[in-house]
Amino acid sequence: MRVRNRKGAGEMLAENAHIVVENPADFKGRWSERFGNDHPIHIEVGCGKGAFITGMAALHPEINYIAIDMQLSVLSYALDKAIEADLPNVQMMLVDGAALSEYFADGEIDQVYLNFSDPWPKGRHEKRRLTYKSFLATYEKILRPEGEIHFKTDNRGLFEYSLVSLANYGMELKKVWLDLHQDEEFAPQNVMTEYEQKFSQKGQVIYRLEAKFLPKK
Ligand SMILES: C[S@@+](CC[C@H](N)C(=O)[O-])C[C@H]1O[C@@H](n2cnc3c(N)ncnc32)[C@H](O)[C@@H]1O
Repeated sequence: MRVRNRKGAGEMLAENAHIVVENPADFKGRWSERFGNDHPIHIEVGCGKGAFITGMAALHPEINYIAIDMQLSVLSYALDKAIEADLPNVQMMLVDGAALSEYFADGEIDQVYLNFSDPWPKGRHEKRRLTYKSFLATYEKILRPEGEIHFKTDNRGLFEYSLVSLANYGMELKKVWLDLHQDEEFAPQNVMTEYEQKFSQKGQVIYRLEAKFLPKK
């Protein structure tokens, strides 16, 4: 088992600079060069230990994925998975999702995934929720016109908050699931996250939504 102290994880990320981008701002507007192709780019903000994004990348070699988290230790687990699976279409960034417009040009991203984001239930922490309006404004800026957000969570409070936040922002809710794992049609394409595995094993319902930004008038 790898050593997961801060130094060990930091060294691991530095040793794998071909996967974990050290200076992501250098690639703003040039991510297709980094990947070596023009495939669509999907990002996951708050990727945690990376089961979702590495699973998606293995299933969809025609899409480029960027895993984003601001915790060094969890990103090192995601890196383990990417190395193990030897995925040419995965890159990683150790950054705060609030600053994404420093790293991506307007319209450079095709899709944003948010999975089991921290709920921050206290009202005074609302601004930290990844579906708060300032985060939505950032996603809108970096997404192509009509780009989508796909969000899933076990947390009913955060889900309800997010439905309202997205609607207030003027996004179109394309589809909503109130019990994702009961949807047999969606099941074959559902790649589970670590939190999803943990909470669904405990019998918790998983909520999901797909929403898109509408063209500005
Ligand atoms: C509850 S975990 C979920 C991890 C994973 N998506 C899953 O479903 O297993 C939330 C993750 O989001 C990350 N996170 C929270 N706020 C973030 C932000 N502003 N920018 C980047 N990552 C963030 C945390 O560090 C944590 O790893």
